[in-house]
Amino acid sequence: MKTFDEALHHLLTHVDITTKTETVPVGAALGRILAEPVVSPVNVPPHDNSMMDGYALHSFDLEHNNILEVSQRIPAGAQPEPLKAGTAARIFTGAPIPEGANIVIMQEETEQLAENQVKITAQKPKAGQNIRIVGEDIKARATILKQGHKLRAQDLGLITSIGTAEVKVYLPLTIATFTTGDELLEPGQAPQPGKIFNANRYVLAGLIPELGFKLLDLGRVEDTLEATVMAMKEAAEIADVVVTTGGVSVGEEDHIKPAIEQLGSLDMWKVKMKPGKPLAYGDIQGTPFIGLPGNPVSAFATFNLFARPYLLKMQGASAYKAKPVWLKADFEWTKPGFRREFARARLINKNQQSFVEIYPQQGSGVLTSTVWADGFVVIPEDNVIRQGDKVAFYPFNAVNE
Ligand SMILES: Nc1nc2c(c(=O)[nH]1)N[C@H]1C(S)=C(S)[C@@H](COP(=O)(O)OP(=O)(O)OC[C@H]3O[C@@H](n4cnc5c(N)ncnc54)[C@H](O)[C@@H]3O)O[C@H]1N2
Ligand code: MOO
Repeated sequence: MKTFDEALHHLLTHVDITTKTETVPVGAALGRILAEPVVSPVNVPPHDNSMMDGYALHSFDLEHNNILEVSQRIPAGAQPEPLKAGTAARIFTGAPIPEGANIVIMQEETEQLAENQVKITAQKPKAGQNIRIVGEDIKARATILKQGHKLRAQDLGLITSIGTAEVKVYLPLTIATFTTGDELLEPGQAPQPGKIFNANRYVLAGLIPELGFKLLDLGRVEDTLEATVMAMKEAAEIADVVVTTGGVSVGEEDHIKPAIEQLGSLDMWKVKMKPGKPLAYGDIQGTPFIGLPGNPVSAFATFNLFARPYLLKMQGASAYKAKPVWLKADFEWTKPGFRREFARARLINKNQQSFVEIYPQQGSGVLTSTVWADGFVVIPEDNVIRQGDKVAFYPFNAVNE
């Protein structure tokens, strides 16, 4: 049996990062992964400018006199004249500092005596005060975002602040999915003896687009070798990766293994983790394949813990491993297990401290646990947990590292 770390390491060292890219307008790039760094052609801000509405002047002049002539008016967007010596310029937030000025006095520390005359009442004016310096945020030729960065709202703002209109990003991976099992009914069908509803199909149909990938859902495939081989072939032709649930165990109704062996190659493991023991990884005529177990909680957990980092890395993302948060346990785990346990858990706050609590039923068929929870807490192999022990919590929507 492979340990969790060995299995994850194996997957992550076998990823071929996509090379397919496209150029899109910044406004359409939210959630996309940069395929090249973004380098600034300009300084931001492009010129020294005022942080306040007030008066720009030279601090030297204040040493002699605190009543100054107002020699020009500089709104934001204007191009100022050099400042006439011994005078002040009326200036507004964001407007360029005129040549010859080295300080801005905010309006509240002045008194307008006449239309063109101002008295400075500021107590301790200091040269440089209230001025934003050219390039203070971004210097020309600086790399502002690295290749592999996933674009968030604030990133789009930063790219726009350098005047760049388009970015080169990776094309979203296409993931084909299907679920196996003759016992599966689609929602809306009448319940039948011995049958259950196909929950995994809709879990995958949510997880995949949520991460920014394109989903090709091939639905349910009947439990025969022929049907499984046909579905595999079709999936591999139309997609970058194939992800399935079910059929990875050892029974003779499990056709994933023989199907892949006919079409490509297969690594099939028992992973020392709970839920999610059986996991299949291989290729179908060169297209990567990940076979998740059929138990709904196991499928959800193995997608999050294995498929997600694998797919994010393949998509070109530099952050693909989930980052844990270390919190105190608000539960006891008294029976050590030999498999690493990923218990469905959620964060709670008590007296301004964060804790993790776990769902009382941790069975791999109890999908309610995944809805109640907002992450996994790790129970290391052969360990017990006492109330207040520090535990690693992986939020379902974890920030990656
Ligand atoms: N002899 C052994 N039997 C099993 C082992 C083992 O080591 N030796 N491992 C168990 C573990 S752990 C798991 S997990 C499952 C994985 O089995 P499969 O991937 O082959 O999955 P199935 O047998 O098809 O289904 C398992 C379970 O999940 C239900 N299921 C399947 N697909 C769906 C779906 N789309 N939506 C909702 N529920 C689904 C299915 O009805 C079964 O109850 O194997 C154990 N057995
Ligand atoms: O690994 Mo199974 O996922 O324990 O139910």
